[in-house]
Amino acid sequence: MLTRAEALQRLLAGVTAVAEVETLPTAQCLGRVLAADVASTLDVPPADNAAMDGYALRAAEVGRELPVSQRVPAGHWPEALVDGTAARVFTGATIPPGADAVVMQEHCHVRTDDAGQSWVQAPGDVRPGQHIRRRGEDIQAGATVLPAGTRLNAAALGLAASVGLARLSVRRRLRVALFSTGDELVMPGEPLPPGAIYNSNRFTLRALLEGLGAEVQDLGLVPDRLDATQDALQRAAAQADVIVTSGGVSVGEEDHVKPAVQALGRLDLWQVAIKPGKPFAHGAVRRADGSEALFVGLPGNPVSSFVTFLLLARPLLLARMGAAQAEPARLRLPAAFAWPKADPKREEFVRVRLSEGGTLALYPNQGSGVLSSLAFADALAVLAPGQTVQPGDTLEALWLSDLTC
Ligand SMILES: Nc1nc2c(c(=O)[nH]1)N[C@H]1C(S)=C(S)[C@@H](COP(=O)(O)OP(=O)(O)OC[C@H]3O[C@@H](n4cnc5c(N)ncnc54)[C@H](O)[C@@H]3O)O[C@H]1N2
Ligand code: MOO
Ligand SMILES: [Mg+2]
Repeated sequence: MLTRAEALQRLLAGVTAVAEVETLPTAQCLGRVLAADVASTLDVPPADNAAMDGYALRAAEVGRELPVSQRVPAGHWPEALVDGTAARVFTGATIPPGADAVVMQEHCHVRTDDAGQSWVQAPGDVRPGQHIRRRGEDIQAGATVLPAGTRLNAAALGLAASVGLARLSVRRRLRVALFSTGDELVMPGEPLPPGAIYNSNRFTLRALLEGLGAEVQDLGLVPDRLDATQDALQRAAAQADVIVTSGGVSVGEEDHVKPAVQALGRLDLWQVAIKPGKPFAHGAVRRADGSEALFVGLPGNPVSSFVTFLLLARPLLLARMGAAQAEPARLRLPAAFAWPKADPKREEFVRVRLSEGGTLALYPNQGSGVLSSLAFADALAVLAPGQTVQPGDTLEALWLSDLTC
């Protein structure tokens, strides 16, 4: 059995990013991967501007009443500040050349004289630069703001828009064919015959794939037969870059996925020393034209398929998407539990949640079929093979919210 690190190295060896690039309106790029660095042609903000509603003035001139010589709303270009005066400014307004500070209106005394002239008196302790947002303090012209390989989230789209980009160059979405295997599976909404269970992997895996920005081609449910499995793999390979399956990768006679992949392509990896998720499989399925679709076979147990997706399939998919690898936060926190029954050979990923006092609480049933453990969990605590845990021991935990986006 390969360790997780060995498996990852093998999974990522030789993976190339989808080549096709398209230019799309920025608003349509959520979840896409940048194909090229995005650089700014301008400073952001483009000019010094007020961070508060108030008065722009020279810090050295406070302490006496100053006449208000101009009014500058946001979006209007100011005149230079006349010596010995203040400018009325609003948040976002350009600072008049010559002013070096903004005083919040709440801190000013303001009056209007009989001639209609406004006067402002600011407190004595005005610091030069206060409440001024400097030109270029966020981004300087020429700077790379987003490197190629960035997955565009809300913040990244906002950043691209802030440097004026209406369109972005992104890779085409990765096409991922997904199917579940198992004669026992029925879809939610259908009656549950004796011996059957509901197909939950179809939902978790589809959601995880969509969260990664993949275009999911859901081939549904495939019965536990070699011919049906081969047929589904061939259909999947014809239309997708990567095939993700769940179930049928273990050693039982009803597990047909591995022999089907071997017949239609090659199996590069099977079994990783992790718990849950040992029977994870990886390889490729040949298409009619001789090219290949990558294959990822996740174990059927619902927690096993979820965890192997995050630990092993996700890095592979990111590489094929052309995206930078995104490691989850690894927090070191004390356990609130004991774990006496370590697996001697496999690295374990136990479902834990941050609880009071910053300790990690354990979900009591860590079975590979217990989806409630994942719904409970904030993190996967990583236990080395053979590692037992006493309450108070420091554990490394992989943050799930980082892995599921
Ligand atoms: N003799 C051995 N048996 C098993 C071994 C082993 O080493 N020797 N490994 C166990 C481990 S570990 C795992 S994990 C599972 C993986 O099994 P498969 O990938 O072959 O998956 P199935 O047998 O098809 O299903 C396993 C389990 O999961 C349920 N399942 C499957 N698909 C779904 C789905 N879409 N939604 C909900 N639940 C699903 C299925 O009903 C089974 O209970 O093998 C162990 N056995
Ligand atoms: O790998 Mo299996 O996931 O231990 O149940
Ligand atoms: Mg099986």
